[in-house]
Amino acid sequence: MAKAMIAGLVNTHQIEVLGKDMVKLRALNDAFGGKLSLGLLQEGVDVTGKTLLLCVKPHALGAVSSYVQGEAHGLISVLAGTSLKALQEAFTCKHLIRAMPNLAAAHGASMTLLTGDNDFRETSEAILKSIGKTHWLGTEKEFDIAMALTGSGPAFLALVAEALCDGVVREGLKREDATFLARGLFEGFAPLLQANHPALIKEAVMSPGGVTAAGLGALEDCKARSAFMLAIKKTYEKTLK
Ligand SMILES: NC(=O)C1=CN([C@@H]2O[C@H](COP(=O)(O)OP(=O)(O)OC[C@H]3O[C@@H](n4cnc5c(N)ncnc54)[C@H](OP(=O)(O)O)[C@@H]3O)[C@@H](O)[C@H]2O)C=CC1
Ligand SMILES: O=C(O)[C@@H]1CCC=N1
Repeated sequence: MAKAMIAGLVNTHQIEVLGKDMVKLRALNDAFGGKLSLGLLQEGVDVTGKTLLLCVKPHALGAVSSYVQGEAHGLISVLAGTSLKALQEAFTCKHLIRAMPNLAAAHGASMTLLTGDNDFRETSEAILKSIGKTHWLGTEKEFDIAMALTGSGPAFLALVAEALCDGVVREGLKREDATFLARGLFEGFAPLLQANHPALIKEAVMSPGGVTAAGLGALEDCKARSAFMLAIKKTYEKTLK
């Protein structure tokens, strides 16, 4: 996630990357043409007045915060399931934001959620727009719910793509044809979804007594809709744990 953010920001911002391994940091800097400043995350790192993008796994929050000192200007955290309260306890900063990008950030096409300090909304939106679209949510509850859709969504859609491919392979299509076709399907579906409500897309394809109706009937028999709703519920509940 850090790499995606750097890629989006490196040509417009001064970026200092703090990490625990100088060899990895140098390799990262090489990948970005030497445009980064590097620093070791060690005791006494002064972050006074800086805007921090926190991109470690949630369990590393305590370790990272124990190294830094001073009052940061802003902190933008991408840590899943880590509340504003927990961040506030860990860091001293003027403005605090939670952000939830997704894997498409690597292609500048993230759908990123934001919540937190309204006074830092514009700045944080501008930063996160470097990796795609942003959407501000007024409460942390909405943010945690929405995360199941956009943060975990790529994994859910990958399962759909893979399952559809498995289906046609089972009927006799070659795997490479299936994969090529699924990629084209998702590419074409993106603009369709931008222009139409999903229910209308389904209705437009579902001819009376037709082949798609037979397939959709099977999905309903297998409770596919209910399975997705349960997946969202379980993802959200896990976020709160
Ligand atoms: N993957 C996803 O789709 C999404 C992830 N997120 C969130 O992004 C965050 C990062 O995830 P992701 O980028 O996938 O994880 P990665 O494991 O790819 O990256 C984590 C980075 O944190 C570094 N790190 C770990 N521990 C420490 C430490 N104690 N001090 C300094 N640096 C440390 C790691 O360094 P090293 O390699 O040297 O160990 C690594 O560079 C998570 O909190 C996750 O919830 C948010 C949205 C989507
Ligand atoms: O599952 C996770 O923990 C991370 C957060 C959102 C996407 N992946």
